Amino acid sequence: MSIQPHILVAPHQVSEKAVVCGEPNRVNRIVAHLTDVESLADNREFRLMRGRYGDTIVTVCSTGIGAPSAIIALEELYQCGVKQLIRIGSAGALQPQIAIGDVIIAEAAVRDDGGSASYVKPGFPAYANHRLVGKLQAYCAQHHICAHSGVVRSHDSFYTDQEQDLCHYWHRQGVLGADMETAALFTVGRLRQLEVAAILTNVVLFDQDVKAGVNDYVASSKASAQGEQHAILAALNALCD
Ligand SMILES: O=P(O)(O)O[C@H]1O[C@H](CO)[C@@H](O)[C@H]1O
Ligand SMILES: O=c1cc[nH]c(=O)[nH]1
Repeated sequence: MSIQPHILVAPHQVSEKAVVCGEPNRVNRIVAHLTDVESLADNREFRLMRGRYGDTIVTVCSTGIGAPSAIIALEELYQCGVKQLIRIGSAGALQPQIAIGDVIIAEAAVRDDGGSASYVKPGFPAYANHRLVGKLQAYCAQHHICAHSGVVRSHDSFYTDQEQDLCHYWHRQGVLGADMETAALFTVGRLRQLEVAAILTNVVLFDQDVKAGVNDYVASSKASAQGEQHAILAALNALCD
C-alpha cells in the first residue's frame, strides 16, 4: 500500500503498537528509551520514529495540537496496521489535589472537541481500552508514581471567552484535567476498533493561569519533565509487556 499523505509512511514501516504525543520534540524524548531507533518521517506536525522496547517494536508519532490533526494521525496509522495506541500528552488540572508532574490516566473523556463530533453523535462515549488502562495503573502503582484515574475533558481552545466558567463547571462534575486530543482518539479509535489509552502529565495547577503553566512546561520545569518521564515509561511498559 502507498505512503500515507500526512504522516508520510507506508504500512511496512509501522508496527502494530504506537505511541502518540502532541509535541514533535517529545518524540525524541520518547525514543530515548528505545533501541535501534530509526527516523521514519517529519512532515508538518507529524514526526515519526520507530524503535525497540525490549523485544517489541514501537512506532512513535507526534500529532500536533487539537483533534483534527490527531485524527489524521490516528486514521493514517490505522491504515498502516496500528492496533494499539497510547497517547502521552500534557494536561491542565481541573482538581486542586493534582500537582504539577502528577499523571492523569484517562478512563474516559468529555467530547468537547469538534473532531469527534464530525464522526458520531455526542451521546457516543469516548472511553479508553480497559486492558491498557489497567496496565498503566499497575505500572504507576508499582513505581510509586502519583497517578489519578478518571475522566478528562478534551476541548478545542484555551482562549474562548467562557473558558474559566467551563473549567469550573467540569471541575464541579469531578473531571480531573483538560487536554485537546484524548476524546477524539478514544472516539475514532473505538470506531476503528483500535485499543486506545492516554496518560497525561499535569503541567498546569487548577485555576492557575494557563499560559504560565504551559510556559513552565516549555522551559522544562523539573516536575513536569519528571512527570513526562513517568508517563513515557508507564506507556511503553503498558504497550509492550
Ligand atoms: O502536550 P500535548 O500532547 O500537545 O497536549 C496538550 O498540550 C497542547 C496545548 O498546550 C494540546 O495539544 C494539549 O492536548
Ligand atoms: O490547561 C491545559 C494544559 C495543557 N493542555 C490543555 O489542554 N489544557
